[in-house]
Amino acid sequence: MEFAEFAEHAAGIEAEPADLEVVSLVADLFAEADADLGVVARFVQGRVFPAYSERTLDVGPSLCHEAIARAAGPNVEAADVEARLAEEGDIGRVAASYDTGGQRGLGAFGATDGAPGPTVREVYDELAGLAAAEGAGSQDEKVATLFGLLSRCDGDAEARYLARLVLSEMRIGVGEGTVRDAIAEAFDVDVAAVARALQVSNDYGLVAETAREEGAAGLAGIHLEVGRPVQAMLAQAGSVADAIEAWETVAVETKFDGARVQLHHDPDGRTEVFSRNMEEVTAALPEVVEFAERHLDAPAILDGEVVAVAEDGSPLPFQEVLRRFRRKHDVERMREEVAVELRAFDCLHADGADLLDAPLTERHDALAALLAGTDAVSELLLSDDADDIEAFEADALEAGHEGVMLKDPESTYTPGKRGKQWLKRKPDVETLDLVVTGAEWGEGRRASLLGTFLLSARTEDGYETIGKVATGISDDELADLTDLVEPHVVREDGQTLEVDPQVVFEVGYEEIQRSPTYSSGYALRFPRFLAVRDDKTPESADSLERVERLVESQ
Ligand SMILES: Nc1ncnc2c1ncn2[C@@H]1O[C@H](COP(=O)(O)OP(=O)(O)OP(=O)(O)O)[C@@H](O)[C@H]1O
Repeated sequence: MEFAEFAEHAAGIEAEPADLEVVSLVADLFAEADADLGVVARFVQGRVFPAYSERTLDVGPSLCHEAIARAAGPNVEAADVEARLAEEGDIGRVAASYDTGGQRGLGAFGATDGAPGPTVREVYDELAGLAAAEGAGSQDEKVATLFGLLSRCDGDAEARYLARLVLSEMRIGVGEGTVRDAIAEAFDVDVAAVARALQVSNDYGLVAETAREEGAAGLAGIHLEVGRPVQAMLAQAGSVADAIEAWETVAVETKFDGARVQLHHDPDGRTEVFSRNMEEVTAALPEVVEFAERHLDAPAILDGEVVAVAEDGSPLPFQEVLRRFRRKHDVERMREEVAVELRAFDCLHADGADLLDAPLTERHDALAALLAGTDAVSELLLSDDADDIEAFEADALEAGHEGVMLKDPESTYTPGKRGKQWLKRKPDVETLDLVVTGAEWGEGRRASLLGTFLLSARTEDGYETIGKVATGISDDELADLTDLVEPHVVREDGQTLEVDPQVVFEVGYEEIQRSPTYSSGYALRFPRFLAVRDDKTPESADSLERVERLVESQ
């Protein structure tokens, strides 16, 4: 296909306001693309290489402006192009406003007069060559390549879409969904089949060509490939109550505070690590590669988090991982300073089997089998009990993790989707400063310590109970809290203590419910201890009136 033809189609698509019509126009373009279908399916989205590909053009605006200026003729400088861009706001229109491929441009730079315009394939090949340029002189080489292409662009549309393509600013209203629907329409295959093939391959060119050549059966044959990353499944915020309500049994995991990674391991080939944006970060994380090579003996694609760890293995804050992630230089030196480890929580492919459609529990079993004997596999608690989930969360927080993830144990892996199957436990909406008016002794190991604290809100003439907090407190903190509260105990009845209102706790919670359990008529759902407010007196603690206002605003 001539690039001019592609550009004419792009202009038609850009001018079309109706989404459905756009799909049909893109489908027409695909139907006419012949041997260039793969490239065209990407170009139309402003993409030169597949989404997962390492290759980038690395063409910044100034380089592009320089090339346009050169193609525009001897009297035009990059500064003129920039001035025009400031007025127009669109590099495509600016490029088209110069006579880049006309007599002047050709004559001035000695290019062959009357040379044919480039084909789509030629544009692709030139850009691929440009992407490969590196080292000293590569900037000049890139300007020269772009100049060469622009000099061959005769019509306005060619220059317009070429300039936009190289800056990844196609702006013709064609997103991934449009391309998916257009492939289905052009080659008469089911949209769902196209969507699935795109999910596993992230390669619009491959999917378009397969749909045309082999139809639905061909699409079904597109599988995950070790070494070709897929988009990460994402999470929404949600509460423990939401999770139990939705699935009854909840799969609970530690939420690690690191950077998302997808590990691709081929025992006969390479081990590669990709970021959440499918960017390759292998070189920055040699520990992860070494770990995979030591422990994996089958092809695998794993999803997880890379965390920074202290010498004793405890997690370090996220900022520490960032000092390692994507690092290109001094990797070995930084490795001495910040150690990282893999925490794997999902398995997309194990030893020849794609597991995207398997339930979470099965994928997790496969993960545990692959990495048996290591401590890199996330612990998965299956529970329908809010207290158990809270206890798991308390342990995770105490160990220095970010919190917990709540997942549907039956859910499949949906790449790129931010669905309701994975919930990151909703952060507390508000915090309340409440007065400790009672307590209970702990149990077992904690029998000599207070374990649970009864909390009250202030009213005009006293305090009314609203909940108990036992979560979010480490052993050390519990010892300090016992020392703090015990002197105020006024009555003891077995395990239960009555406490003079003296101490104020700051607590988080998920929700406030009306409840007959406590004298205030309200109960906190999932209360969590945050801190002692030793700067507050009980008289300045939160009032029942504030609690009522919070309930109204929920
Ligand atoms: N056990 C786990 N399961 C899934 N994700 C986990 C787990 N532990 C840590 N994570 C991380 O938590 C992220 C989801 O949480 P969160 O939404 O807060 O991430 P974010 O990157 O800050 O924001 P967002 O994904 O909303 O853009 C995942 O992308 C992953 O990096």
